[in-house]
Amino acid sequence: MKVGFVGWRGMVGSVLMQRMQEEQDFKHIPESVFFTTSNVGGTAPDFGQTEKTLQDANDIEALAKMDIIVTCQGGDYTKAVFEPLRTTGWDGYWIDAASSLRMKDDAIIILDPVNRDVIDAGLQNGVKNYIGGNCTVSLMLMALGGLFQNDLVEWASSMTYQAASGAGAKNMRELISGMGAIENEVAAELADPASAILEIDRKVSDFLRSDAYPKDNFGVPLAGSLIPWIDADLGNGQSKEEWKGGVETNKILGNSDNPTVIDGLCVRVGAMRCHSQAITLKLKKDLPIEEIEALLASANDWVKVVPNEKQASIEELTPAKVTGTLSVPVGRIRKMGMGGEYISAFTVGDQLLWGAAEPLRRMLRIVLGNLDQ
Ligand SMILES: NC(=O)C1=CN([C@@H]2O[C@H](COP(=O)(O)OP(=O)(O)OC[C@H]3O[C@@H](n4cnc5c(N)ncnc54)[C@H](OP(=O)(O)O)[C@@H]3O)[C@@H](O)[C@H]2O)C=CC1
Ligand SMILES: N[C@@H](CC(=O)OP(=O)(O)O)C(=O)O
Repeated sequence: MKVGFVGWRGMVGSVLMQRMQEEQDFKHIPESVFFTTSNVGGTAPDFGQTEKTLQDANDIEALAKMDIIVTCQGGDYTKAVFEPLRTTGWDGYWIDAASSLRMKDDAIIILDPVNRDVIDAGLQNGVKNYIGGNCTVSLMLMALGGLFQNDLVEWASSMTYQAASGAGAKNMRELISGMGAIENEVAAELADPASAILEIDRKVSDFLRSDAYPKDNFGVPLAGSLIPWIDADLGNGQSKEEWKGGVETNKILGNSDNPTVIDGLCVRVGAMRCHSQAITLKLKKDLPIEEIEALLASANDWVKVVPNEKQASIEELTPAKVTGTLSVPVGRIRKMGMGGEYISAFTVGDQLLWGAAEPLRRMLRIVLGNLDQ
């Protein structure tokens, strides 16, 4: 059994490797092979495997020797390699972080704590393509699985606060550069407690609008501002990120024939790697809040219901608290003024863990047949 890894040194790939080491996944892999698009023949990372040299990620013959390929290399790579590889008759498992294949009929979107039944049915039916979901979608379902999996949601609207990491490593750097540059601009005034706040604000505002603000990657300021559009413009007023919210959620849940309406606005904010979402749900029943909380809390091992109180919310329901962890807190749960079936919720999750690497890691273990983590 050979498992090929492509994209292992990128941001998502590095988080995947880190998690695989923590969970000792490499012990369950008879033979790992590492691929590269930029350093063929270079030294592979050492996870105890026999093949120590990096293989060519664009060499279809080399890829075809794998039983399983796990890729975090990105959508362009998938588009370039997947079809030629399948055309050779390659029948291995393809586990991918990129969005390119998600909505294909012969692919399953993987989030096993939520759709293990869909995954198991796929495995039984010979499906070979298993694709990680959009980070915002996966994180919403990890948080609200208890309602979605029990078919209690009539519709949902998610307003997101998405981190810089979703746009890539360079964008994370740019966010910090923006923060530093703003501070730098008014450092003298900040050091003087007697300086006028409106003068500080004016200088910061002028800087945000100036060419000196670092914005090569986002194109507009993020630190000190926000960006109310993520991913492509679909031309109908909706962003592609917003479209994914509906179609991917329903596909993950196996509901594509009878979809639940899920829509909202996706917004980039100055968080590093945690996406947050404020969600309005219309439930099919007017359930007591305690029952809703109990359903949410029991849905999986990572969701954590935070009491709808000020101190618990500001301490537990933030990117600062959640970053780097697998915990998916959900709170601010209350009945809204519109009526008993209308519920609010707020959730936060690390978009590189449950939003990207963790579903892939777990799918690999499922395919290897020994998931116990
Ligand atoms: N970022 C995110 O939040 C999410 C991303 N994804 C998917 O995962 C894909 C990969 O994303 P991401 O990990 O952010 O991409 P990265 O840009 O971090 O990595 C992609 C590849 O770039 C190459 N690379 C070039 N320079 C460097 C460098 N200095 N350090 C590390 N790698 C480098 C590596 O390939 P090589 O070793 O061959 O040179 C690497 O595998 C995305 O395209 C997307 O499809 C999915 C969910 C969330
Ligand atoms: N678009 C997401 C990140 C991402 O990679 O999404 P997808 O895997 O659906 O392309 C964000 O910017 O936060």
